[in-house]
Amino acid sequence: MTKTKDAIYAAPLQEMIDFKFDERVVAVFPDMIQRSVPGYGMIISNIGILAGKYAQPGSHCYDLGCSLGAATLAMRQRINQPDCDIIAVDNSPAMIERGRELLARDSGPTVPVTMVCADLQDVAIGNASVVVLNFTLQFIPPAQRLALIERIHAGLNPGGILILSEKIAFDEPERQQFHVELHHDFKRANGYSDLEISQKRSALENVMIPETLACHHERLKAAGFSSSEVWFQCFNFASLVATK
Ligand SMILES: Nc1ncnc2c1ncn2[C@@H]1O[C@H](C[S@+](CC[C@H]([NH3+])C(=O)[O-])CC(=O)[O-])[C@@H](O)[C@H]1O
Ligand SMILES: O=C(O)C(=O)Cc1ccccc1
Repeated sequence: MTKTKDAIYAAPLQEMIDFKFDERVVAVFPDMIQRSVPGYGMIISNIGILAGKYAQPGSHCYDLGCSLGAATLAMRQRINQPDCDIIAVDNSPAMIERGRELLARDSGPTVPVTMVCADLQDVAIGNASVVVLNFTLQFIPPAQRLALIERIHAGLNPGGILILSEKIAFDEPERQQFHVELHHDFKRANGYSDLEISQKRSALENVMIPETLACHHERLKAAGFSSSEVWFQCFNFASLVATK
């Protein structure tokens, strides 16, 4: 599949509008996320590996904030347990519409997938073995995050896991600057201009709120997870696996 190039922030904008997962973003999303998130492809394939290891027979796997379903498709390739299914949720109608087309083209594995257009806060989570929040929690208002993580913990079976990937922040200003500059260098090396980088940064400012790794570990512990481990980090992007 040829990817449509992301040029959403290439021209100067008169007025900065908050970032939204609309049709324009959907049309360029695979290119945008690959050129913007260091290690995205590796994270997706390893979500498949983790799901292959932790999916339990007769349980549900959830992909919350699934976008076009990249993590869902990776899990589907790797899950080899009877009576397992995947519930993929996103509240962007444009994402789900395109995600369903891509899912219909996916051949081979038989793990059933249901793609739901809904606010993940309204979706019941139960009999779960694997729950994925791949760069989604950062878009949930911080005041709602603990209750969501508690609800995920409550819906997981013993031995189940939460895979949590996030852009992260650093308390120390020098460390914050170090990682942000390297992330911007990564974006520049992938063809984004300084204008694109700065306009997108402004558009994301009120919408995407990163937290420190310490904050994530503490919240996971407070929600009842017995352990949380960083299994991937590149610059200010990390992925954790938390075990019930
Ligand atoms: N309350 C909500 N309910 C449901 N969906 C939501 C909500 N808030 C945001 N979203 C959805 O969360 C997704 C975040 S992108 C995830 C990438 C994907 N996981 C991937 O593995 O490619 C991350 C990024 O683009 O940085 C978007 O599709 C939103 O519509
Ligand atoms: O582009 C960025 O700067 C990011 O932090 C990652 C991202 C990727 C895709 C949509 C929104 C944010």
